[in-house]
Amino acid sequence: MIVSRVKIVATIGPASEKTDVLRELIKYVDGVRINFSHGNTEEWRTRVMNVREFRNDITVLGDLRGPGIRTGGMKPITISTGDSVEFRLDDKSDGGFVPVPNSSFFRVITIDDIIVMNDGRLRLRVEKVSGNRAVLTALTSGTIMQEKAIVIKGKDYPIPILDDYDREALKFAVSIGMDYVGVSHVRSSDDIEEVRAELRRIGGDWVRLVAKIEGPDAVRNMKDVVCASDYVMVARGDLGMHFDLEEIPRIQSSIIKESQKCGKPVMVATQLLESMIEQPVPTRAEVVDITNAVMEGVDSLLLTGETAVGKYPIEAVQWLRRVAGEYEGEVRIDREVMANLTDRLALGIVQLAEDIGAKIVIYSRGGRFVEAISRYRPKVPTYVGVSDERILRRLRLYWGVEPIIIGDIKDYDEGERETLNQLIRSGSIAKGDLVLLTHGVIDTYNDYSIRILRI
Ligand SMILES: Nc1ncnc2c1ncn2[C@@H]1O[C@H](COP(=O)(O)OP(=O)(O)O)[C@@H](O)[C@H]1O
Ligand SMILES: C=C(OP(=O)(O)O)C(=O)O
Ligand SMILES: [K+]
Ligand SMILES: [Mg+2]
Repeated sequence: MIVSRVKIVATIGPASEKTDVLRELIKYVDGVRINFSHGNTEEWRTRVMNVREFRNDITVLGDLRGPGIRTGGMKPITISTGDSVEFRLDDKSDGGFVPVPNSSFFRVITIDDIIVMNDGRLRLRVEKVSGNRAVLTALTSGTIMQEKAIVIKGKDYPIPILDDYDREALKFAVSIGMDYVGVSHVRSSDDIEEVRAELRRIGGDWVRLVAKIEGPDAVRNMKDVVCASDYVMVARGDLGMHFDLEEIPRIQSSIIKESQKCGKPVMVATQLLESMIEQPVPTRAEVVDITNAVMEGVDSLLLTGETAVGKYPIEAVQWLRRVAGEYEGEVRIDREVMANLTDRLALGIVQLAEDIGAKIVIYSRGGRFVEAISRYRPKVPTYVGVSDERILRRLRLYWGVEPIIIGDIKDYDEGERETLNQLIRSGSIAKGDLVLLTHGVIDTYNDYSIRILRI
């Protein structure tokens, strides 16, 4: 397993689900993403079972389709600038019009709205709306394909955060033990709470939520949405359709800063290595884009189309790991001193370990203290012993955290010792190393110890 402090997540799709590709690809990632916008339960199950067969310690993120609207079943329609195109409420079309399977599209659009499709390459203007039909003028040339997102620039659809399809996907995610669920097109903290409530209702309250910041409402309510979530995603695919491209760098930076201020891990997604869908080597611009995200201190990076349908899925994850590994040691974030004791102790431990050059070894039952340590981006290796596979897979997506399973131990001091012994046996901790050993929990444990050992 190739490690780096910045964590790597890859979307599994037609290009990467074949077992020989999958077996190689997951050597280079910390997590995989199953995109519920495409495919069906059988395909999703097969992918997760195959991943778990090769590595059962890998984090699995299930990405909900959510309140976005996509074209229905249709053969590709190629249009040229100036063409008039009809959109109609229907599940499918034989070619004469674009089928839109959701009536709220026709309720929300108004004359002169700009419709954006194909990841932003295609734009149309609304000319006429009557009932469940609309006539649009093409502002660019391009091809309209099936199951592709239809974005009304600057507008979120006022439809429920979960529809029946999403509820089924959530049930599947819980049944197969996914660790994170991506909440697509989230608009507010209420949306996050609604998904949490649904997870509680179906017995999946351990599942953590990734708020996908990808639309105008989420950007407007950024602080609330970020602080209500467990993990944050800068979802540049839809962001780049709602906003002008030149706004993306500013929005990305503010989402990352807001996440770090609220102590939430954050990932950047989409088009990180877009050219590698066709080419085996990235562009200079893509390498610099990845470096910028790493230097801004993101916890993880997500590949979407590159590994879902690209021609070079393995090379894509290798390049991502290589570039992230090159710069992650130089990340600089402002280490705000937080209010509560747990965070202040975590900051003290990171500074002490860095001052004396000690590796940090933590035994953690719930993972809470590790999250606090990770947010300060420690410059020394940080190992965590945990008793629960779920906690391990959850922590694997945090910056710099290297989790190991140490069996079901209740006593903290014993847990610390067992973690250290395992790390010595595996060679992660070597003779002569300075180690800062702690179990960290203060709120539910009345004593608190730090031990410095010379191995
Ligand atoms: N599991 C899949 N099955 C078929 N096509 C897929 C799958 N995953 C992704 N794709 C294709 O790759 C494109 C980019 O992947 P991704 O960004 O994950 O999807 P989207 O942006 O549509 O949610 C998708 O628009 C779709 O055309
Ligand atoms: C990751 C994203 O969401 P999806 O691919 O599910 O639309 C995105 O929009 O960047
Ligand atoms: K999705
Ligand atoms: Mg999106």
